[in-house]
Amino acid sequence: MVEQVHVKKICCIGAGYVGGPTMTVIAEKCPHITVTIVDVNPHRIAAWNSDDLPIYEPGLEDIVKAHRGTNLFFSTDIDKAIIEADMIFVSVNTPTKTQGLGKGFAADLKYVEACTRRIAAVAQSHKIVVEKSTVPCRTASSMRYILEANARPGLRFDILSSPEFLAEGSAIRDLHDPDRVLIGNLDTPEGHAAAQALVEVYANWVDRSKVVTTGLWSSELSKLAANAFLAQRISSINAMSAICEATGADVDEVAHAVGLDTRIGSKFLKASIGFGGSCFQKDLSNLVYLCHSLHLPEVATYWKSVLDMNDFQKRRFAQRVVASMFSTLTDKKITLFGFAFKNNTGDTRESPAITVAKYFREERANITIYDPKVPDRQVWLDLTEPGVVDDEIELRKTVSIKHDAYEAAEGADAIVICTDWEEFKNLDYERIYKGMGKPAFVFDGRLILDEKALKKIGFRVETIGRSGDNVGQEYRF
Ligand SMILES: NC(=O)c1ccc[n+]([C@@H]2O[C@H](COP(=O)([O-])OP(=O)(O)OC[C@H]3O[C@@H](n4cnc5c(N)ncnc54)[C@H](O)[C@@H]3O)[C@@H](O)[C@H]2O)c1
Ligand SMILES: O=c1ccn([C@@H]2O[C@H](COP(=O)(O)OP(=O)(O)O[C@H]3O[C@H](CO)[C@@H](O)[C@H](O)[C@H]3O)[C@@H](O)[C@H]2O)c(=O)[nH]1
Repeated sequence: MVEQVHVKKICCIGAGYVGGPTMTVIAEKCPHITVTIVDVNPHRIAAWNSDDLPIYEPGLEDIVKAHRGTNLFFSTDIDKAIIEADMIFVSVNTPTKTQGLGKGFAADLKYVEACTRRIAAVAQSHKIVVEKSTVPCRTASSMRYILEANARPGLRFDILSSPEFLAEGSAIRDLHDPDRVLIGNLDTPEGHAAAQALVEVYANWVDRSKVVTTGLWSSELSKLAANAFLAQRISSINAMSAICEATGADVDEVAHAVGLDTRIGSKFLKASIGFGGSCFQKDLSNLVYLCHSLHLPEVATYWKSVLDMNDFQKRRFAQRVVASMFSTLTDKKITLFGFAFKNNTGDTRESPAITVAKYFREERANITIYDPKVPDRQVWLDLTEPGVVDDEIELRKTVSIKHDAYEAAEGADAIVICTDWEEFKNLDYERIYKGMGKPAFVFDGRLILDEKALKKIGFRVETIGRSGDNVGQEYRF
């Protein structure tokens, strides 16, 4: 008979976009549990303990402030938090490897391994270790080996997989009311008991019918599968957007018509300049690598095509901008509205805006960037690449950042909508038009603006998934 653990102390290793919000909500919903979030990065922890949190997420700040210092703590004392906890979440980054075997595709598990070794080194009692990070299938097995080989003899560890499905920008809403919480465990009495302990934590606010338990490997793979399916939908509609532009069909109308089929559904069918974010590119690459490792090249090619379509979309959009502006951007002022990878976040990881900005720089354009949430230092970091433009002073000659949309648009030849921020829909475009060079172009990479109203003002408008002013010119039956 395995004794049931009733969790009283949680430690989360990794105070990032997942660890921070996820643990904050656990602290909010479980006042009887003390939650300590630890990180190796002292600046990040200091920011979590300040009035200026390290990440922007609607609703997060109020909850952090209500619980910080009561049952929610942010600390750099990793060992102490590990020793005291009954349950430890591993929520560290799992980026794509940039060198060595699997470079460009495989997940780099060095941070997961470092945490696992730390847990083994300092734990003095039984621990439930929860994989929160997105990891390749069977990572739990490697963690088990490391723990068993390094921990003091006789100490028991139960490993669970509980991947996180929150999306940035809606993290708090997703955590308060998730579609499901997934918990994978080994099919042993200890594994089931550990899973039950985590089910109990979530049952404080999530309906039990939504807390799904599966085997460990299914849980790990489900996370990669979910992101692959989501990204595939975007690449599918983006592939359609190219056909729409060439034929005169409207991609929003097509998406609406297709999405009304209840078997398909309407969500995640918004055409765009391509998906960004820290997860889709990385997790699909990880899946492609897994397929190759399993000697499944056809399956690998299938999933890789979702990524290829995304690259194609970004390139295609940038080419459309150049072609529409009389095939040259040299010394023209191009204003990017939005730099984050989606609305309601200041995160720029894999943002398509970075890619299009680089294309425009190659065309010798002058670029001005306005984003309501992305810090300036992040933009400079994203646009300076070692070996390409590692000199920020050089970069500043052709790129500038503004903190007001109207100021950013002043004197511009074109506005390029890169992020679907709500505020871009409600700007005074008459005012913007007056201050711009003529012809004044708007390139809507997010299908968020009223194209007809803009055209009435005098803009030349090119929208993703709709044919522009050269409607169907090159297309004949
Ligand atoms: N960002 C998302 O929306 C999201 C959603 C679901 C799942 N995920 C997955 O969750 C994981 C974390 O993602 P994130 O966006 O929060 O990453 P992040 O980079 O924002 O945060 C990770 C944190 O872990 C810390 N860290 C790394 N190694 C450490 C160590 N050995 N000890 C202590 N701290 C350490 C880093 O300093 C960093 O602050 C990834 O696997 C990601 O794929 C992310
Ligand atoms: O119809 C759509 C929906 C999204 N996007 C773009 O796709 C990217 C990703 O958006 P989203 O999925 O909303 O944000 P993420 O925070 O990246 O969340 C994804 O990645 C997370 C990390 O794994 C998962 O937890 C989430 O479930 C999954 O949605 C962004 O650039 C969006 O603009 C589109 O272009 N069209």
